Amino acid sequence: MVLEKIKQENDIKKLSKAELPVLADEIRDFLIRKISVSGGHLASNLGVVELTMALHLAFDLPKDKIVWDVGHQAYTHKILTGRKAGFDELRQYGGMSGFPKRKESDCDCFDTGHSSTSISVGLGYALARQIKGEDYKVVSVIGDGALTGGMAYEALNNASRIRSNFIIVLNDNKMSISENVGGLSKHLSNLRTAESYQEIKTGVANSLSRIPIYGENIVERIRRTKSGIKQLFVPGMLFENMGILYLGPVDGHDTAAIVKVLKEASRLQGPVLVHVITKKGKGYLPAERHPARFHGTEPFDIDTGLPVKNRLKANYTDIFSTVMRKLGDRDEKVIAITAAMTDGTGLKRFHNMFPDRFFDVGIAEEHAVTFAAALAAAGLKPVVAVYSSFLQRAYDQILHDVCIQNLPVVFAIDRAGLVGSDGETHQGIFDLSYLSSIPNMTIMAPKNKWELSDMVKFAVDFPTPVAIRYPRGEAYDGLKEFRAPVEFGKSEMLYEESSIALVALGSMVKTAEEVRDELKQKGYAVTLVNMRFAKPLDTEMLEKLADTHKLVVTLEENVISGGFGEHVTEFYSQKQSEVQLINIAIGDTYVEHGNVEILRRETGIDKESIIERIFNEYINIGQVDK
Ligand SMILES: Cc1ncc(C[n+]2csc(CCOP(=O)(O)OP(=O)(O)O)c2C)c(N)n1
Ligand SMILES: CC(=O)[C@@H](O)[C@H](O)COP(=O)(O)O
Ligand SMILES: [Mg+2]
Repeated sequence: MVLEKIKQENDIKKLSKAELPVLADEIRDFLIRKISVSGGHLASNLGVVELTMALHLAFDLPKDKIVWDVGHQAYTHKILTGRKAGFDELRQYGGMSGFPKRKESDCDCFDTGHSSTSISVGLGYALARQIKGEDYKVVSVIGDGALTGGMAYEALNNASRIRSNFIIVLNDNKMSISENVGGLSKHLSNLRTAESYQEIKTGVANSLSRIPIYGENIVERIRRTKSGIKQLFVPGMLFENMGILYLGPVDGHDTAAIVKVLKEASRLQGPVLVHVITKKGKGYLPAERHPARFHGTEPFDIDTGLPVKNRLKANYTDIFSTVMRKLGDRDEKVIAITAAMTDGTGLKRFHNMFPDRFFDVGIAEEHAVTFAAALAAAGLKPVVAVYSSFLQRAYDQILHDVCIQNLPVVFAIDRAGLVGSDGETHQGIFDLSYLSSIPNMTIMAPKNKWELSDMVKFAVDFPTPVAIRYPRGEAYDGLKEFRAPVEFGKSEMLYEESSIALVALGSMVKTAEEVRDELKQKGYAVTLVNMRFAKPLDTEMLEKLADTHKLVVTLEENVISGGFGEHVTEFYSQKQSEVQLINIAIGDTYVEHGNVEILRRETGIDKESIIERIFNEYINIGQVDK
């Protein structure tokens, strides 16, 4: 096996020319086998095997810096830098991350996970090199999807100032997670289809050049004109006009061709963009046919491409999807917006049924929010469906464009709480904190699937900004006997007793129910309140609980800082209440990748840890009795 010869970075350079295509096949085979068991980002990785090999052949790691955008496509890079064994524990707790991590290898020069950062990072490295008088190459590898993100343009705008070599590789596979969208995508498509056309261009240029004396001059003058005719000679004019030299398009599955152009690019001064065309899912038919499904996949059967586990229960995304379809039908003012996560947020059905009222804006969370604000100002009912961690990007837009004007935008925040295998960058554990601090924002979290549906219906008719947060995965279908109508700022009493009051938000109601069951078995009288609203707090309920209980326990799947529990604590402190309090929340930290059950235990928000705290901090020292 050629792959066996790869033990560490730069080993690929020792291979013969004939061994390179064999290596590419073996890497693909390895990725398919491993990811079919572990799950992970398959299609993007299959698409960049030759591109990654070429980067490793053309550059010298770890001296040279390869900056991956998002980083979900860095599996071959991990293999070529001696981390093949890590795939046995890919994305598992304590195992290898699915993204580049500086602490994992000195060949990973920057941590990633969120999109469109690579050009800024590359530019930072390249300018640091210039300032420090050092000598290494910097290459940012960005996908066409990531190039729809605003940060990429901010960086491109600045890239033109660099005088030394800086290479941007644009990995263009026409796909974001789903089909790529927008004007830039169209522009890239023109560049791609310009290939045969390119031959005409070269032909025209060559013929003109041959005209004695004047020929070269004419070609040069056309090159410098600002008119459309220039496009005949300079296909990447958009980039060229920004001062970034364009090379390409290059076949992204021809290793030798890519190495050649990368070497050429690395001899130039200033910023250079190399346009590489690849196929997402390359080499595995199911992934080539369904690249979106294999973008991030659960374990699957290699022969059929079908998931190994059949999902029997609906997840929260499915529930949101259904209610959005119903609302879309019922009310023509309802608009759905996603930032490149149509499938992930469950908006595919809405898209199919109401294409004119559906907007995939690309990886552009900031734009999505301001765009929604304007739709709301114009009298429509926009619903921005977005993952909790990606919405972090749009903090200012939520504050500045939505909440100051108190506009009725609905934020459907999926993946709120621990998401698992994607790790630190994707855990949705900050939204309660960053949203609670914004005046005019209302924040809700459902206890189960029916409540999510009720909350979405409530939210689309609510006159001011409102966020609903719900977790990744299976929707809780317990507690169905409790379905009090959703009322602004009001919690729901589930079981009313005395002694200990569990005050839980969203996903933690289920955990609180389990905690209560166990405490009751031990003879304690336990109240359980489904808080529903993280903001505004149901202060009437909180006051009542303080009057009638010895201990109040708040439970949330969010960091402690600025979260729901801290606001409850603040309320009691202002009231000078003497009630005893425990805040169950995630500590002031980042949570790595791993199975969600393990992560809940590690962060102390699982049933056992909560009971242990209640006993250790109160019951065992006589502060709470039966
Ligand atoms: C800020 C942000 N929003 C959304 C995502 C989710 N996401 C991850 S990869 C991806 C598509 C990236 O497309 P592209 O860069 O073309 O890479 P490809 O998968 O096609 O190789 C998206 C939307 C993210 N990681 N970060
Ligand atoms: C890399 C990335 O940001 C996405 O692909 C993300 O991994 C999707 O997560 P879900 O699997 O929760 O949709
Ligand atoms: Mg792409």
